[in-house]
Amino acid sequence: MGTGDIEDRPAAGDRSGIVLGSNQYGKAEVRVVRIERDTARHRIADLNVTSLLRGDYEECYRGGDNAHVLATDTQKNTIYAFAKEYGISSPEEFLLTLGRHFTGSVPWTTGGRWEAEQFGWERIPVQGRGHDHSFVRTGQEVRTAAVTIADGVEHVLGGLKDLLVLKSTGSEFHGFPRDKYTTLPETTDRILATSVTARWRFLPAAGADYDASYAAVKALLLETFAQTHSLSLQQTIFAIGERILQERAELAEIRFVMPNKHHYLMDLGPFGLQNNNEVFIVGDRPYGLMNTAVTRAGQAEAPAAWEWLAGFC
Ligand SMILES: O=c1[nH]c(=O)c2[nH]c(=O)[nH]c2[nH]1
Repeated sequence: MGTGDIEDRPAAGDRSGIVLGSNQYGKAEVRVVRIERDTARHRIADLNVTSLLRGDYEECYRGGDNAHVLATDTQKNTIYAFAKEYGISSPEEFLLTLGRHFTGSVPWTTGGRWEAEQFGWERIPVQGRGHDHSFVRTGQEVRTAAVTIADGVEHVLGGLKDLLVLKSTGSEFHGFPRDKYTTLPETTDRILATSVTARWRFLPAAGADYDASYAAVKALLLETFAQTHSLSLQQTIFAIGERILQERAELAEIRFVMPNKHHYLMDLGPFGLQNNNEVFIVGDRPYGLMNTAVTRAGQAEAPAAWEWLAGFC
């Protein structure tokens, strides 16, 4: 007698008219630290890695047949084994090594997505010199990388998130339309603050130096934010993207997710005090939100590189 569980019911097969849609599976957020200790001056790489495989998994989903299911546990173990065997030079290269391994050695895996966050550590200064094996976490931002392999094509994204920047002047916002719901005063002097999340796509076969690109993009981003007299956050974002693409030939496009972290002038009038743009209430929510892509005219798009990355458009 049947248990009433789903396996006891007659298989509907394709007759149900229900088909398996897009899918990927794997292990998320594998935390791995690799110490390079070939000399007394150690180096550290600290990653949070996600591996997601795509391919022929129809029989697993429809029939419970796991013959094609490389266990998520195996994917996790591969990440640790590769950290030993290949080291972690840059997150982009580490993810490419993983992606090529899975698509090259598991016949039914035709593609996938590999993502990493990299947490920065810098040497603790002792008597003017960075210590050999003692580190302190860097606090400015988290580096990110994402590799997608789809239809035999590799897409590589570098990126960063949680990079907080603020201008205490040099930011205006006016000239916007007013309707019966508009209360925002125009301003020629406000605080502009945002938390930058950005991802940049490398041109195919660029043979890029990912670490050099990362350092250059971050520096250009910060410099352009500082040097742009802002008429809106949107204008500042485009200026940053334009400058980065002008300077970095290895990149096809850059996309941003940028909240406008509002700072409201506090009314000190009730206390008999004048507020000359000095004291602000820091808004938490709601916040403005800009999702922006800056690309090269005529450049082929690569939608597969961006699918599944929340917030990027
Ligand atoms: O830079 C800005 N862009 C906007 O679109 C906007 N809207 C708003 O209320 N404040 C701002 N600031």
